[in-house]
Amino acid sequence: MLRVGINGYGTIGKRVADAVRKQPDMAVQGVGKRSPDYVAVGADEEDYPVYAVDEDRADEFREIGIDLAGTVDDLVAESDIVVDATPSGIGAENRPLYERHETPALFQGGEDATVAEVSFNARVNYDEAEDADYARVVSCNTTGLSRFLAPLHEHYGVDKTRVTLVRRGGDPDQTGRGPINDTVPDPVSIPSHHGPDVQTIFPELDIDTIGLKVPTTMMHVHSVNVTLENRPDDIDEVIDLFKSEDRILTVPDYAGIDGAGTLKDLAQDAGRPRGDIWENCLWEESLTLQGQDLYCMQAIHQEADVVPENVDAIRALEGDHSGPESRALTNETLGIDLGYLTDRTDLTANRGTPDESLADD
Ligand SMILES: NC(=O)C1=CN([C@@H]2O[C@H](COP(=O)(O)OP(=O)(O)OC[C@H]3O[C@@H](n4cnc5c(N)ncnc54)[C@H](OP(=O)(O)O)[C@@H]3O)[C@@H](O)[C@H]2O)C=CC1
Ligand SMILES: O=C(OP(=O)(O)O)[C@H](O)COP(=O)(O)O
Repeated sequence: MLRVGINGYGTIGKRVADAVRKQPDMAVQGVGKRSPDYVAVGADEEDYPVYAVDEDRADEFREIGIDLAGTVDDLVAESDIVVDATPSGIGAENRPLYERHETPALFQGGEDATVAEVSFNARVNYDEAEDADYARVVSCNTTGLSRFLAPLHEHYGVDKTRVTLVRRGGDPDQTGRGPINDTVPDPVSIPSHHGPDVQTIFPELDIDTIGLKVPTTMMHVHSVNVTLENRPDDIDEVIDLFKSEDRILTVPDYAGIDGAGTLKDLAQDAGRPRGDIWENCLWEESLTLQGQDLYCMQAIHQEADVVPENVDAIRALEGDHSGPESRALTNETLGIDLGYLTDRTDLTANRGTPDESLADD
């Protein structure tokens, strides 16, 4: 049983802890936390041993009933692998701590790619992380774009990719972020940092990305255009291809799911923990083929899509499972497949020829 330390029990860390606990081959050794707040109490209520960043704050934790299991240094020493889910940039500062204990570690997408030997996506380059000591699980947007591009790259070849990312201003618990009432080019310069980050997964990919931020906390939405090297026979072939992907939910026309709000409502109705959506959500109706150009829109739940990726990355570093084996085990243990939504649709329904779908507009 792999002992997994989670250093940084926040938006990502607490979700990764819950996902690790569901795995048959790993257990949470403990979680690292800086502040004795409601989230720390939550960890204690979940029976996760709490380790403090700063041992001088032990009394503050004790005052809210949390007897610390030790310091983060102790957590690293006692773990077989650490998932660093600290704020952007702190992971790189922590790497010497992991090196000192010779404890393999995962970092998150807010770190610069140089923090680890490999930037990781379970669908694309699992093998590259096998037996590595350090890996960076790329951020939510890069995870979502990597999963989307992988089957297109494999089946048709990708000549050029252009993405506009309409990103959430911050997470629900990040009360200090915005914008509150604006649509902000962010960054105003082009390309945004997302293209180069996707190239840490697909080094040869020609991709341009544009980023904006808007007043929502729920999900990011991508508007994607991919020029394919080889033209699919029709758009249903492409839909079938995405349906065969384990972490892409193709949202059918009939479902009445018209945005992030209804997606989150679906996840909550389905009983997903925290209403989390681990998959890319790709609107089938947006999938459009014009010649060799494919267009579509997909939603990415930033708080959740990297969670199964972290679980798979743990297995990749351990080296005992293949990528498909790990992904299947992770998907099964996280559970609550939303695929029932798409299984009800009849793909033979008349969708018109691909070019007609644009000509009618
Ligand atoms: N939030 C998101 O949408 C996504 C975030 N990521 C990436 O994941 C990483 C974590 O982000 P997120 O979960 O949002 O961050 P949060 O701010 O939600 O959580 C950070 C956690 O780290 C703790 N912490 C702070 N400083 C230290 C330290 N020096 N040592 C140990 N723990 C520390 C915090 O404790 P305390 O709260 O007590 O200060 C908190 O528990 C970042 O790299 C981010 O870019 C990736 C995909 C999506
Ligand atoms: O990991 C994240 O960073 P953030 O919480 O600092 O925005 C985002 O979900 C990724 O967003 P970005 O990479 O588009 O800035």
